[in-house]
Amino acid sequence: MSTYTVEDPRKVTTRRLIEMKAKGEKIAMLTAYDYSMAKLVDEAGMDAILVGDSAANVMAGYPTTLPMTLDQMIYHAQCVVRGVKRALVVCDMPFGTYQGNSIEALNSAIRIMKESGAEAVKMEGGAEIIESIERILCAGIPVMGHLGLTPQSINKFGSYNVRARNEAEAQKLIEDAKLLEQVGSFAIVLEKIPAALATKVSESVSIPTIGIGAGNGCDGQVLVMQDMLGINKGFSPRFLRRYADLGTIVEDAVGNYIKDVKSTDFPNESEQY
Ligand SMILES: Nc1nc(=O)c2c([nH]1)NC[C@@H]1CN(c3ccc(C(=O)N[C@@H](CCC(=O)O)C(=O)O)cc3)CN21
Ligand SMILES: CC(C)C(=O)C(=O)O
Ligand SMILES: [Mg+2]
Repeated sequence: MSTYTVEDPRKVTTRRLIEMKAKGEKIAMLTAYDYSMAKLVDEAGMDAILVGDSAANVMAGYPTTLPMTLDQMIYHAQCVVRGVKRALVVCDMPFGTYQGNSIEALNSAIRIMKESGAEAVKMEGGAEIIESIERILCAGIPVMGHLGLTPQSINKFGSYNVRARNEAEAQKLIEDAKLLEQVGSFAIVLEKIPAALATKVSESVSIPTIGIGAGNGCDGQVLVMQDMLGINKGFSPRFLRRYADLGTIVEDAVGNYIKDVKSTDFPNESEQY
């Protein structure tokens, strides 16, 4: 699988995403975890693909993102990278691989870059993890921040409710966003915060904000693929728009296959040797 080089104008780079914000061009991002789907998403013209630790939920069936390991994230990122020619591939750093200290964080980020071919990493948090972010950036690894609802901290907060509804938290979030910009992050995911706050953050920094449940004032949007395709049926938060009902399509197709096997309709003359 060949990839466009960074010199190729078709290739989406972290620099290109920053230019898109400057030009007022919205950024489309979607998660992917495997080769086949990543290839389809890339060919559809996606700007950036996130190998999310939401793989824990939609691929592995865990209730939270916490169990995901570095090896598992690297495996998913490898699969995605093989299917992608044009989009920027960003890989989530999983819980426990960067919060301890900045050396551990750097080693985790280097493993992701070296072993998977992803082009950037994403980390949840602001001031608390800024030393780790700076150390990773020093190694030449682009970092995407992630503020607001940070699912790796679900046990601290106890719910997936909207974050930064009060003034103190909103102020801290704006300061974190400015800090992420100042140290050299190339973008920031804003998850489940009031739209007015996300707009204010987006206007306060020159790097793009990518929203999920953060309203229309963000510089781009990200969704989990299985959610927007209707594969992950139980999950329907307010911010989700469903673009297809693949869950029903799969159930119908699989049901028809079962029926045809049982009735001996499949395979027919033209489907055998
Ligand atoms: N499938 C999936 N989609 C996501 O968007 C996603 C993940 N997994 N895993 C990691 C994080 C967690 N995220 C979340 C998790 C919960 C809500 C949320 O609004 N939960 C509602 C219930 C919604 C429902 O189940 O219909 C809540 O009130 O807790 C939002 C984003 C976003 N990310
Ligand atoms: C929801 C997005 C931003 C994410 O972090 C993930 O898919 O893991
Ligand atoms: Mg994530």
